[in-house]
Amino acid sequence: MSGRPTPRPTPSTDPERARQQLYDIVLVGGGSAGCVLAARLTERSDLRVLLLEAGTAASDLPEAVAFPPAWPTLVKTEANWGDTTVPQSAGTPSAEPGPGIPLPRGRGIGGSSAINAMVFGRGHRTSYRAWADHGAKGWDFDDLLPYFQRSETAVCGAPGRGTSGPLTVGPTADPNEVLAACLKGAVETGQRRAHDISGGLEEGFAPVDLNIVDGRRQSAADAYLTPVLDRPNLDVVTGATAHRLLFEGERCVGVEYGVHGRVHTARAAREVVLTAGTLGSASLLLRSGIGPERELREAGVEVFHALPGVGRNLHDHPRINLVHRTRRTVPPARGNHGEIIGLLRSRPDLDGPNLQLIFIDAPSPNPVAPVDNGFTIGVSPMRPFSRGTLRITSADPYAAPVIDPAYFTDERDVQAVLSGIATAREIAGSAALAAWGVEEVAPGPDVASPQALGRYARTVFQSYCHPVGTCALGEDESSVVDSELRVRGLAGLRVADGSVIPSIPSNNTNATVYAVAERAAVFLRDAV
Ligand SMILES: Cc1cc2nc3c(=O)[nH]c(=O)nc-3n(C[C@H](O)[C@H](O)[C@H](O)COP(=O)(O)OP(=O)(O)OC[C@H]3O[C@@H](n4cnc5c(N)ncnc54)[C@H](O)[C@@H]3O)c2cc1C
Repeated sequence: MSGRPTPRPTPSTDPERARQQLYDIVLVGGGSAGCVLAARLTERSDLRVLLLEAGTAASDLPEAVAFPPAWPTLVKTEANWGDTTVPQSAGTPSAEPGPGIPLPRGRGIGGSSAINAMVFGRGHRTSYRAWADHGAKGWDFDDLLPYFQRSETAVCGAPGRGTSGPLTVGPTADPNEVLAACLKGAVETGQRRAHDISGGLEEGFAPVDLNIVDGRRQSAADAYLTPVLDRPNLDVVTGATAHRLLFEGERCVGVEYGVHGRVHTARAAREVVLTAGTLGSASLLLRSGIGPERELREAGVEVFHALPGVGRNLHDHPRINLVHRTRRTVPPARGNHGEIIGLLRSRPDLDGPNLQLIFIDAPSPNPVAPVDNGFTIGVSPMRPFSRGTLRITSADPYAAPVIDPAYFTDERDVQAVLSGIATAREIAGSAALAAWGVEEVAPGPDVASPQALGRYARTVFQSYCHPVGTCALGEDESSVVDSELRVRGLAGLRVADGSVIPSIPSNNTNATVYAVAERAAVFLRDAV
C-alpha cells in the first residue's frame, strides 16, 4: 500500500447492488479515517465492507488536488462542503456580532486529506494527556504510538517514527528561501532548532513533514484506498449522502442514504462506523435522534437515544496572521507554502508546547492593506480552552449544520496568542531577515499594546481547519464514544474520525486522525 499509485477511476458500486448485499461493516465517509478503515478492514478477505461517500470519486476531484502550491484554491471548489460558522462574537470586547468564519472540510474520496495543506505532524506527547480527562482509557501518546508508526514511512528516520506505513512523509529538502531565512531568524533569536518536529517528542523550529511524494499530494485515497479498490470484498458508493442510521432495538443495522435524489439502504451485519468527520459524524448522530434531548426536540427530531455530549466540545485551532511585505522578491512556492513550523510554550511553566508558529511563503489576505510580495507568520494557540457546539436545525440531511466553535471565548487562548505574536515579531526583526527588507503590514507596528493586539487576535483570525471533539472519547456522561470508540449505550455503532478527539493535539490534526483510524481498524478486526 505504499508509494503513489497511478490515478485511475474509482468505480462506484450501484446502490441497487449494494442494497442486495449484506455487508459486515458499513463505513460512512471516505475521508482520512474512512480510507484507512476501508483499506485495513478489507485486508481480511472474510470481511465485506461498504464505504459510502457523499462527494465524488478521487479521480473526479479537481486536478489542483495533486499540486501542492494550489491547495488554497481548493476551498473554492466542490471538493469543499463550504461551511461557515455562526458569527463569532463572544470574544470581541464589545460583544458585537463578528463575521462568520469559513470552516472548510473536504468532500469526496480522500475527504479533507485531499484539500488540506499537507502538514503532517503528531501533537507533542504532552497534549495527549488531556484525553484521559473524561475517563478515556489507553489513549495516551505512548498508547497511540504504534498506530502513528503504522500509518507512515517517515523518510527522516528519527527515533519513534514509522518505517513501513502507507503514507510516505518527510520535510522538504529545499524550503522556500524566505522560509529558510525565517528559520534562521528563529534560531538567531534564541529559539530551539528541532530535528524532527513531526514526531511528537520535540519543541522548537524545523521543516515539518509533508504529505507530498515526488512533488504531488499524497491523500488518504492515494496512500490507502486507491491501491486496494479492486479487492472483491470492498464496495464504494460515491455521491452517497447518509441520511440517518437504521436500528433494530438498540442495535444499529444499517444506513439510509441518498444518491441523485433517490433513497437507498445499506445493511451491516456487524457494525456501522461513522467516519464522516467532526461535522459530518455528529450531524448524522443528531439526525438519527442520538444526542442532547432538548436540542433534538427543538430541531423537530424524535429522540431515539439521549446522549448529551453529541455536538458539544467542538473546538479548533484559530490562526492569527502577521502579514509582511518584503522588498526582495519572494520566490514562487514549490511546496505547500507552510514548510517550516515551530512548537513553543507561551509560558515557561507549562508542561509542553501550546503555540504553533508557521512560516508561509505568501502574504495572507489581511484587513490593513493589500500586499503583493511578502510572507506571513501564522500564530495559533495549539491547546485552546475555548469550546463550542455543533447543532442541527432539522432532520434534513442536506441542511448545513449550525457551527459555533466559540473561538477565543476563553481569555487564556488570547494570552497564548499574544506571546506568539511577540515571538513572531522578534523573528521578523532578526538579522537573518534584514536582507529581505521586511515591513509588517498587519496588524502593523502601531498595534502594540496587549489590549490592541488582543482585539486584533479576537477579531482578525481564520480557522486552521482542525475541528475536533463533537463525539468525544471517554467514559463519563459527556462522552459520546467509549474507549473502544463504541457509541455509548448502543450496539453495532462506532465513530472513528476527528470527532472523537476529546482534546485537540498540539499540532495539525491529520496525523492524529490517521492514528485513531488505524487503531479503530484493530478494534473492529478484533471484534469479529
Ligand atoms: C483546508 C484544510 C486544510 C487543512 N490543513 C491541514 C494540514 O496541513 N495538516 C493537517 O494535519 N491537517 C489539516 N487539515 C485537517 C485534516 O485534514 C483533518 O483533521 C482530517 O483530514 C480529518 O479527517 P476525518 O476523517 O475526520 O474527516 P474528513 O477527512 O473530512 O472526511 C470526512 C468525509 O466524510 C464525508 N461525509 C460527511 N458527511 C457525510 C454524509 N452524511 N454521508 C456520506 N459522507 C459524508 C465527507 O465528504 C468526507 O469525505 C486541514 C483541513 C482542511 C479542510
